[in-house]
Amino acid sequence: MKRKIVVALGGNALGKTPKEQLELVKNTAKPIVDLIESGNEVIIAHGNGPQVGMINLAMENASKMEGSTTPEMPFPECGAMSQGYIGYHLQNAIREELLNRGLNIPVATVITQVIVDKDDPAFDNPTKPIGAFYTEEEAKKLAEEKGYIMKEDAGRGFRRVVPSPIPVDVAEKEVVKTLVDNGHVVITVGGGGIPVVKEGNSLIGVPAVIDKDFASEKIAEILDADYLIILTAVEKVAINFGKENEEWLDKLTVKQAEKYIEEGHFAPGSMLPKVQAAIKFAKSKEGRKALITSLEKANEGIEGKTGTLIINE
Ligand SMILES: Nc1ncnc2c1ncn2[C@@H]1O[C@H](COP(=O)(O)OP(=O)(O)O)[C@@H](O)[C@H]1O
Ligand SMILES: NC(=O)OP(=O)(O)O
Repeated sequence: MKRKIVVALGGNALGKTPKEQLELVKNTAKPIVDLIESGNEVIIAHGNGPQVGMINLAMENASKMEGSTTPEMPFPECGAMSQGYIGYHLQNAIREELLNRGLNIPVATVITQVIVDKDDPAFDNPTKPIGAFYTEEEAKKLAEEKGYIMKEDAGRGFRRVVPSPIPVDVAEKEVVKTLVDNGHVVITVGGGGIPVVKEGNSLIGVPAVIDKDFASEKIAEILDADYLIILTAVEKVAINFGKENEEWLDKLTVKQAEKYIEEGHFAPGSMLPKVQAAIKFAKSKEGRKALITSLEKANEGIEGKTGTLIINE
């Protein structure tokens, strides 16, 4: 059965350095091409937290070196750079994997802007972790030296946080639709999209990082997708995650998922946005389904053999 699937790729699909990313995307391309080979229309979105943080820090450090001629790079431009850098590696890996299987399907990355509300309260409360992980001591030093806001990230260390507004619309949605309708494989809303606000006919970049799970949900609704698949490092969603009574879930109804959110089962900044995006998509139209699973299990997941399926029943 031909399905339209938006696939959201997590950090484990990309790695932390250009060399690592170039290697990792070869593996990432395989399950994506499996889905295409099975006859599905696939649209790809991905995160950029580590990458946008790395680019921004590097540009800032370079601009502050004595005698530097490197300009300061505004944050939205760093987001655009991260889309290009990740899209470049991903589209080549997918293209090559398709060709290796005798499939001559065009692949393209669309530099995508996502419209946000300039009055979104998220601008006053930075929550989105970006860049590398630091110890508490290193984090304090960075906060003092650079004025960064540093927060603990789901038990994994300290990271810089930036505002993360909710996606309202996708500026390039007609371009993406046209490419998808013509059978092209499209990489879009990379890093949640470059956040922009509308001012008359202008789109103005704002310093923020949109959550890619929410941006993927938005483009999935816009494209009238059947499935939103969020690929991360775990095969299933758990309740009591990491505890003795941990329980991995095959299926979640929207009602159950909302109850588990209230009970605090999903860590903010990691599993919580995925479950929230899955709920929103499942609720958006009858028959729409969301699946959270690991990269390696994507194809088995879509066949109903694994992963956590989120449905509205
Ligand atoms: N309830 C939960 N069930 C499963 N994983 C959870 C849960 N709460 C937190 N996690 C953690 O969240 C991680 C996914 O979040 P994250 O690494 O931020 O995602 P991404 O793949 O988008 O980079 C999982 O690998 C797991 O370690
Ligand atoms: N933009 C975004 O959500 O990135 P990560 O998935 O890397 O956090």
